[in-house]
Amino acid sequence: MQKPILSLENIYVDFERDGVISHVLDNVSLSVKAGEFISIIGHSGCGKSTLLNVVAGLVPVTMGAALLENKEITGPGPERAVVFQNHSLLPWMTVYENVKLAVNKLYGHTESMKKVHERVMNNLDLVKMTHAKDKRPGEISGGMKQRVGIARALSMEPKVLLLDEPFGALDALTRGHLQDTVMELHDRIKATVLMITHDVDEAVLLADRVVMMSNGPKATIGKIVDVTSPRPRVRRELYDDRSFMSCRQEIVSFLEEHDRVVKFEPVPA
Ligand SMILES: Nc1ncnc2c1ncn2[C@@H]1O[C@H](COP(=O)(O)OP(=O)(O)OP(=O)(O)O)[C@@H](O)[C@H]1O
Repeated sequence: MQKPILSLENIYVDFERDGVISHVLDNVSLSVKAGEFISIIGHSGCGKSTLLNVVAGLVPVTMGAALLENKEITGPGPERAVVFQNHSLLPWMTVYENVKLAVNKLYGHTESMKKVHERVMNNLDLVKMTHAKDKRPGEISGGMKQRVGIARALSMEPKVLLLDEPFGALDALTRGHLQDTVMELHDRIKATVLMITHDVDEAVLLADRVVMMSNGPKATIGKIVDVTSPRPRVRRELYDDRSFMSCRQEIVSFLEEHDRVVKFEPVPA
């Protein structure tokens, strides 16, 4: 059996504020194979970003361990790139310079300027953004900024790409285009991806497996569904695909079952 690239082993995360403890994640375990695309879905506030941030090395676990290639994650690292919903490009730099920053970190000391330039252009080409390379973030649309954010993340050549609601702020059409881009990229570069989304169709369209999280506090993985629809997937054809529709239904039912008002009851420290 293929070894997992990423293992989450019995993870618990508590936050403490003003002497009050919130138990956010409770015994979360998951193994992810190299090249797998995992969508994470669950009601707002259940702890999806917390889980992604544990993998990013931005949130420490209270108990348990997150392992990347058998090595415990203890902080951020270039092998894990994150793309957030609110694109975090440097506004004073052009699209080209934003991506070059990431390429330079990896190759600036060892490769010629020509080779670095080729890498930047190649990554911009992957997300179809070469035409806007000289524009600044303030001069391009939200969808374009997300494309550049993805190009920058890819420039880090990460082993795992972490997408935190990357299309959340976009209109439906732009969202659809970017989903296609991410599917294409995943297919081409065989990246391992963890993506948070609130959109059931998006979760199923992109994923090999959809991880459903129960409501917090003490959220955990409630259910995992395998998406067996063949790739490449074409959105408009999926509604005729019985396995796609049954995955979709399973997730909708899970979310409906868990659709109740969530009250966080902090426990005094
Ligand atoms: N650094 C922190 N300190 C204290 N509490 C936190 C911290 N980060 C997250 N939380 C709390 O943990 C819970 C889970 O938050 P998280 O952002 O992980 O949920 P989510 O499922 O990603 O939510 P959404 O779907 O709305 O983005 C929330 O109650 C949040 O207030």
